[in-house]
Amino acid sequence: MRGTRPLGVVIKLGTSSIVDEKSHEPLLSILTLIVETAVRLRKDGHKVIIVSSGAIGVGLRRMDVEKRPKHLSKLQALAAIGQCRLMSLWDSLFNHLRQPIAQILLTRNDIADRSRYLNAQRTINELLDMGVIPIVNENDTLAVSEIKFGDNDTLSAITAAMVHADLLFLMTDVDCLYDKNPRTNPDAQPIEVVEDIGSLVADVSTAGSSLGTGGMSTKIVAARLATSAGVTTVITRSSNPGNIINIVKHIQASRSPPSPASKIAQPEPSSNGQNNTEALLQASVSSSTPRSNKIPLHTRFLPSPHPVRDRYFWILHGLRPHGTLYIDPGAYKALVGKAGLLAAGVVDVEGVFAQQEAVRICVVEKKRSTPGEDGKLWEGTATEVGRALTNYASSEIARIKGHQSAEIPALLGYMDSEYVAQRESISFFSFSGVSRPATPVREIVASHEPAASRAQTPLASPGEEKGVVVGL
Ligand SMILES: Nc1ncnc2c1ncn2[C@@H]1O[C@H](COP(=O)(O)OP(=O)(O)O)[C@@H](O)[C@H]1O
Ligand SMILES: N[C@@H](CCC(=O)OP(=O)(O)O)C(=O)O
Repeated sequence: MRGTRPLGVVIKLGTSSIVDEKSHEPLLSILTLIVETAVRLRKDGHKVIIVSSGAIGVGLRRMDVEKRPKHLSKLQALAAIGQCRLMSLWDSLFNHLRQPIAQILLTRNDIADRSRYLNAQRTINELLDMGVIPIVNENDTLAVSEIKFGDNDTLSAITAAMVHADLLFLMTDVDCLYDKNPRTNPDAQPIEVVEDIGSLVADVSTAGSSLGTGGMSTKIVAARLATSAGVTTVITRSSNPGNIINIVKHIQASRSPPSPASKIAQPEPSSNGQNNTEALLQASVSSSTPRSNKIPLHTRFLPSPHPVRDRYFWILHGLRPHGTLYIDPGAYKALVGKAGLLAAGVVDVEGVFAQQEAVRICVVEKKRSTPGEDGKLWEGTATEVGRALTNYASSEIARIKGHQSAEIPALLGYMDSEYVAQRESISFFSFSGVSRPATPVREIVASHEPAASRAQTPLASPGEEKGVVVGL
């Protein structure tokens, strides 16, 4: 690998790659090959993180439970039983090759708290610097639906973004993403390179294996998150992990000349909207370079040329929005031009939130001069363009919206800030310095929120609302 720089590589293994779908016995050959591949990558100088599902699957086998239960407490108990066996399996396999590993268990709450997010980032980077392979899973035993990632595809994308990885491998039981589910459609066509997820056409609506949580849809959500942070994302088959080495080499070969030091472990602050020259280079190479026979079938999602990283990524994907601010097109233009959000540009507010909680920012098509029959001050489509942390609570914004900042003291009796949100507390999903064509708000909300895309996953029987976890 002379002339190529080391890469940060995150490898995510779904339950379908860790235990047999029917017997729940561990797939030892796959796990061993993954171990060999990860150690080989380490020897080539790359930094490797594994995101491993399988705690529940291993727990099912340990307790001789045939079917995945539906109730939260049972699933959490099985995860607790399975997680330690899963780690002991990984540890014994890696130990044969003298490779130290570490366990990292995360919940969404850990990510939502800024200092805990930074601590997790620092710990993982420290482990990588020590030559350790961190093995990440969701802390299923503690996570209830409000604080769940819900699926490890999303968790792996957030982990990859957190450490500025170069590559995320979503290893699964099919070769790649197809235009429809290959399990049920023998004529499904592979999709090899995705330059723009926004224009991707593929049917991912059907569920996958009986143990996996999200099928392909959560992998698409994960690819969207990771590529937006500048991480090339690959979907490939886990039963031949040697593919990872070939794909890494292929991607490195497309990346000559070597670029500056590995992005992994960069401290903040970073930017929202910097150019990703590697992405531009890769895009031009990938569309003109056909996959050689040696390169196994896989789907490669190219990274955004304008990656959103660090605090800006965290505002977008680390926090759950508690409400929505509707702003007029003039205010959006000002925000793109780097101004903060003034109350004058806010036409409506929805939801109940406190200061410094995350909200959606939606741009309305047209502001009305007087409220319509629906009581709204706007008409037409509203487009979600980003998220923000606000300086005022929802009840305060409802009183000051549409007013000049100078009027705030009279309206509220105090003024904490002239801005509803500071510019550094606002992050856009895709920011290239110019406004982009509108997409209806419902579409965008659905594609940015993994929970919406899991609607088809058979997780709970009707009538079992209480005590049923979504996506565990
Ligand atoms: N368009 C598609 N292309 C490929 N696979 C698809 C597609 N739509 C649905 N799938 C299903 O997604 C499954 C992989 O998801 P899942 O079972 O959740 O895996 P994992 O446990 O690896 O996360 C495949 O086995 C396949 O049946
Ligand atoms: N955290 C859970 C797995 C959740 C999950 O996303 O599973 P999968 O869809 O198989 O990657 C476990 O360890 O069993």
